[in-house]
Amino acid sequence: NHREKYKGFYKLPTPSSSLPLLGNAHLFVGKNVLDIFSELVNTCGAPCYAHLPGRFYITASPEEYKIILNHPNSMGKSTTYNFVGRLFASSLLMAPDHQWKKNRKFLSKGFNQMILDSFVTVFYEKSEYFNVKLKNIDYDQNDIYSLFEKYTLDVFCEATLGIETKLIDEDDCEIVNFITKGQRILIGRLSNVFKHSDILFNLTEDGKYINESSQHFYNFVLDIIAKKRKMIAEGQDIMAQTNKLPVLDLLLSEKEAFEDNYIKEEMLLFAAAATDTTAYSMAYTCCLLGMHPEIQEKVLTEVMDAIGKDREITCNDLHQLKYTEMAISEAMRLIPVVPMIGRRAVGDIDLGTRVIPANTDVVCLFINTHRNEKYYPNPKKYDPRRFLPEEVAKRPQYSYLAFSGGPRNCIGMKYAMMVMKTTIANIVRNFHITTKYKSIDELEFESSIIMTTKHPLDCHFTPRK
Ligand code: HEM
Repeated sequence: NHREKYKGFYKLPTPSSSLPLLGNAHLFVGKNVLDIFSELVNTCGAPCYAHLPGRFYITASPEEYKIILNHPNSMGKSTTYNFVGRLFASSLLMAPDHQWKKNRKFLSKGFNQMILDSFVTVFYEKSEYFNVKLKNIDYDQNDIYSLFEKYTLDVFCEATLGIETKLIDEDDCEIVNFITKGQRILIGRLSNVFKHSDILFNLTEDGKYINESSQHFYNFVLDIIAKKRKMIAEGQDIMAQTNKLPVLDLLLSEKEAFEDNYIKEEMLLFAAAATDTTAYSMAYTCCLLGMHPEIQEKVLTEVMDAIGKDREITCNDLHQLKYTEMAISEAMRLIPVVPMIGRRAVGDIDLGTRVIPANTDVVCLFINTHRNEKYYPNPKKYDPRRFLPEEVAKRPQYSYLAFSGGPRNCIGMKYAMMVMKTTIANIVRNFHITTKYKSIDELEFESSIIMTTKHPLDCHFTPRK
């Protein structure tokens, strides 16, 4: 019976070279995560399975995503997240199901449309300062990614923690370095069995760096919490002077108090989840607009018609920027900064065609779906018209997953889109963007968690007359 039930699963292609205990893991030593799963799919096709050494099922099918991302047996994260998860064990990313449901419901209040709309002034003011930085940028000294990261983290600190920072003015920003380098180190443990044990890892230079830097971030948040708690204890209403409600204030104002240790982990997750993702998506959008001057011109026309050259960008304006949003979504299709996610099947998952056995890690390879000819003809072409409502309606529901899907999708999806629209609109009306690349084939990607390039990103911003 058992064999019959999983027959469809074990008939799937899998790498032929397998060793006792290690399974297929020896084939991927030292490779980055994106390369591991891309190579597997290039040799075996999708869906397929492999032992790394635990059992992994890899899929790129929208129909299967729809089942997996909504199935109660696969709400938990893949075992591969455990290395990263040690920094935010009780946060939304890693919390067990019952705790996740409660906290997600509560935190979602911080992302309702009214609260998000109240942050557009922050997004706009920060983007104005970002433009000043772009005007004076020294391309030999500045890395485009890092500039966007520092900017995004400044926006995050004000909108989510409720404090004003000017990290963008720092040459060497410790927190940004930690967020970028930290994820590389932690997920890199996956392809080095000697770093799997926490005890051994903590003895390495990488382990020490992670412990020290996370402590530095925690202290930064604990300090803000202490100040705000003091104000509350003194009877001050921390939200009195403003209609804005940063997520941190929401957590501190809750009657059923959240502990500082939980809050610091949740805020580290939010900072990590909000920074590189939004920053890189904007950098790639700018780069693609540089490669396609005709599309950049259309974005410019839309921005000038809706807002003009100098006026402040408001939340009402953002609703008008339909083509700009399509240009961003299309950039995120072509270069999804989160190219894949992993879930853990704690029980069987019946896909109709086959059953994924319990205790399998499930990898959803979004990037392959986004670049599949079947859903996106001429997939390497950057064409925002793919996101016209009538075009979207022609595709299967789960064929675009830049923010993942189902109940455990990205909580910051709307926030991120509003930051990106404000920033891109304000850049395009002030600068002419150029790049040396002619197509994305000239970019060489790699991914630990976030998709980046193996080289600095070439993107130039020339002030418009
Ligand atoms: C362009 C920007 C962004 C992209 C592409 C993105 C993408 C994603 C994806 C794909 C996931 C699912 C991860 C998984 O299942 O393993 C996710 C989860 C998450 N994102 Fe984002 N994200 C972005 C911005 C943000 C922002 C701005 C925030 C917060 C302000 C945020 C907070 C989170 C959190 C807390 C989760 C975990 C949700 C949960 O498990 O309930 N993200 N994001």
